[in-house]
Amino acid sequence: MTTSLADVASSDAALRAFLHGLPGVDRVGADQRAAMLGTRSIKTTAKAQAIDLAISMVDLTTLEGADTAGKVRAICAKAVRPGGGAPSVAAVCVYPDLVAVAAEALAGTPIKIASVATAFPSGRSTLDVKVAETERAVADGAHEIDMVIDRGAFLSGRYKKVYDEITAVKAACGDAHLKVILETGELATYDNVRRASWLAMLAGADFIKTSTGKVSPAATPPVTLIMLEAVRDFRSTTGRQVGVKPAGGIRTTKDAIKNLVLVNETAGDDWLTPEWFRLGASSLLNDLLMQREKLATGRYAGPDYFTLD
Ligand SMILES: O=C[C@H](O)COP(=O)(O)O
Repeated sequence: MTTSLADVASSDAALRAFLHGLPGVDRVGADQRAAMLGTRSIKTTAKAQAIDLAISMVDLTTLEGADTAGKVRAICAKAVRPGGGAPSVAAVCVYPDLVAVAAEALAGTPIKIASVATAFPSGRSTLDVKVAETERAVADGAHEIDMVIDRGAFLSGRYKKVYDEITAVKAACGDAHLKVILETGELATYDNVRRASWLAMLAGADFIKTSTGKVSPAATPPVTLIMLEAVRDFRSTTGRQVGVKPAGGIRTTKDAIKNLVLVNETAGDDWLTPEWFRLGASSLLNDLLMQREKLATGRYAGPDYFTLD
């Protein structure tokens, strides 16, 4: 059954009534369930498949003030051919001024270009600047925009402002997909993570993303679990599927596989594809490649064998 939620966004009061009417998150239960799922072991054959699936879901990210065109070209080359016959990654994720470099480097490949916009990572700018930054990144070749929400507005209950910013940036995206970063490390409670997930989805997010990678804690398993529950419940309420992107602090193959188990056990296998689940990470890919090599040959090739992330 699908339901229209159009009126929910008419005012702060209507949004507040809806978001605060969502069931509360049982904090202890969420922590325990995420920890329990994190201990699941998988067979060696399934592990090889899981590593390749995880590689295909990586948004290979560089978001440093010291980024250069050369570094972006290098990660684009690695995104297309990570090495050892591994599949290509889903996307590269860069600052807006480097989108054109990535677009040139990835022309003719299926790899998506994602760009952080809207005054990443703080989100502290005016809406017209955020919209202009989004439009420019899309014009330069971004297929996906990773925007941050206004956490100050969210935490002070100005939900309509957050909603309106998301809808304005979504409109500025045109055909590009919009990932909405909640920056869960600043949201204080799991209830707020659930509310922000619903708010972003109501406003038109194609994906909800945990974190910028600049705030700790970032993509913790319980937070990812709560967001996966939110997309599952949002689809059963509205009929629309929204993707999930944990990002920030995901560095090891173990972390990646824990995430895949969370997806499978929470949202289900409809989400177990790069179309609906991404892993935002700057340094995960090398570990996935090293573990892949180990499974195939019985030994580690060593980090020097792979180019640096
Ligand atoms: O969006 C992705 C994050 O910025 C990456 O964070 P990370 O450097 O901790 O992997």
